[in-house]
Amino acid sequence: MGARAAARAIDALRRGWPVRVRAADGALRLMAVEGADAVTLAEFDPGAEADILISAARAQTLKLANQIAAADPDMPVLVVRAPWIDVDVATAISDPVLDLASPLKGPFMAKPLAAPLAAKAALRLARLAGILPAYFATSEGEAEAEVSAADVDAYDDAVHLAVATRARLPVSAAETAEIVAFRSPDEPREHVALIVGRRDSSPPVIRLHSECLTGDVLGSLKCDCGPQLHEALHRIADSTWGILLYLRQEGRGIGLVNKLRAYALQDQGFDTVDANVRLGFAIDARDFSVAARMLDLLGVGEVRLLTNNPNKVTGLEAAGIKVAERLPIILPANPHNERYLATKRDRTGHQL
Ligand SMILES: Nc1nc2c(ncn2[C@@H]2O[C@H](COP(=O)(O)OP(=O)(O)OP(=O)(O)O)[C@@H](O)[C@H]2O)c(=O)[nH]1
Ligand SMILES: [Zn+2]
Repeated sequence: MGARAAARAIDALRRGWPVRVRAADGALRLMAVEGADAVTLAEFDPGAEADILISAARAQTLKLANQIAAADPDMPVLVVRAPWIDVDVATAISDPVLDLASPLKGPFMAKPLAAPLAAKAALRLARLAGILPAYFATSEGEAEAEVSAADVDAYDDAVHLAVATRARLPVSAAETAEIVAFRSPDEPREHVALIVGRRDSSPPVIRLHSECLTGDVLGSLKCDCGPQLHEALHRIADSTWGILLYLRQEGRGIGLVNKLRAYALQDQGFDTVDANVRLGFAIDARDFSVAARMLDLLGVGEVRLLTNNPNKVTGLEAAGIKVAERLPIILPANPHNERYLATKRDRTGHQL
C-alpha cells in the first residue's frame, strides 16, 4: 500500500515490466513505450489490442487533442494502435525529440478514455519514474505491480525521510563542515546537507541546490548550476553558519534522461519552459517540502535563503520554515546560458 506500491510500480516501469494503475473510474494495464521492443510488446499484448496513452501536450503537438472534446486541457489522450503502428512508430508518437528526424506519417486517431483518472495517475507516475510519459495501454492481463492513484499521490519522499549518518567533511570552501545524509525507504536517491561553520542561534544562510549532473560535475555552460553551487558554498562559508541542501531533483524533478531530452528539444530551438511542456511535464516539477523536512530534522526553523526563485521561498514557507530573508545569487551569463537565464527571468518569475 501507499508509497511502497508506488515504489514497486516505478521500479517495474523502469525495467519495462507491465504495471496496473487503478483509480475510482477503472484501471489501466500499462507498459512504458520507452525501452519497449518487439518482443516485450508481443509479450505484453499478444492480441495486438493495446493502444498508446500520451500526454495532453503531446496530443496537441500531434494535432490529436481536438479529436476528443475534453473539458480538461490536461487530459491524457489514447491513440488507437492501427496495425501498422509498431514499436518504432509508437516511439515516434511518444518522443517529441524525434519529430525532426522522423516526421510523423499518421493519420492517428484518438479514442475516448474509459478511465481518465487512472490515465492521469499513470502520467504522474511516469514523471516519478523519470521515463517518457507514454505507455502501451490495455485493460486485461498480468501486471508486475499494482498501484492506485492514491498510492501515486502518497508517494512523497519527504514523509519517511530520516538522518542516515553524519561525518566531518572539510571542503575547499570551508574546512569546518559536516555532511549529513538523509534516506527514505521509499526513494533510492539520498539527499545530503552540508553544514558549514559553527552553529549558533542566528538563522543560517542556506541554499537549496537541485542536482544538475551536467552543471555540477561536467561544468556545463548551458545553465548556471555549477557556478551557483560554488558561489553558494563560499557565501555560506563567509557567513556565521549555513547549510547547503543538495537535493536529488535532477532536471527540476523530471530526472536526468528527461532533462537531456529537454536539452535535445532546446537544440531544436525550444526554450527551457517549452521543452518541458512539449515533453508532457510541468515547467517545474519540484516539491520543496523535502528540503523543509531536512531542515526540520536538523532542528532549523528559520533561514536566510540564497535564491532568485520566489517559488523556493513560498515552497519552504508553506512547509513550515520561516524565511527571514531572501539573498539573491546572481552570476554573470555566458553565451550558452544567456537565453536560459532570460527565460528564467521572463517566464518563471526568477528575480534576475
Ligand atoms: N528540465 C530542465 N531542467 C533544467 C534545465 N536547466 C537546468 N535544469 C535543472 O534545474 C535545476 C536547477 O535549478 P536551481 O538552480 O536549483 O533553481 P532555480 O529555480 O534556478 O532557482 P535559483 O535558486 O534562483 O537558482 C537543476 O535540477 C537542473 O538540473 C532545463 O533546461 N530543463
Ligand atoms: Zn544545471
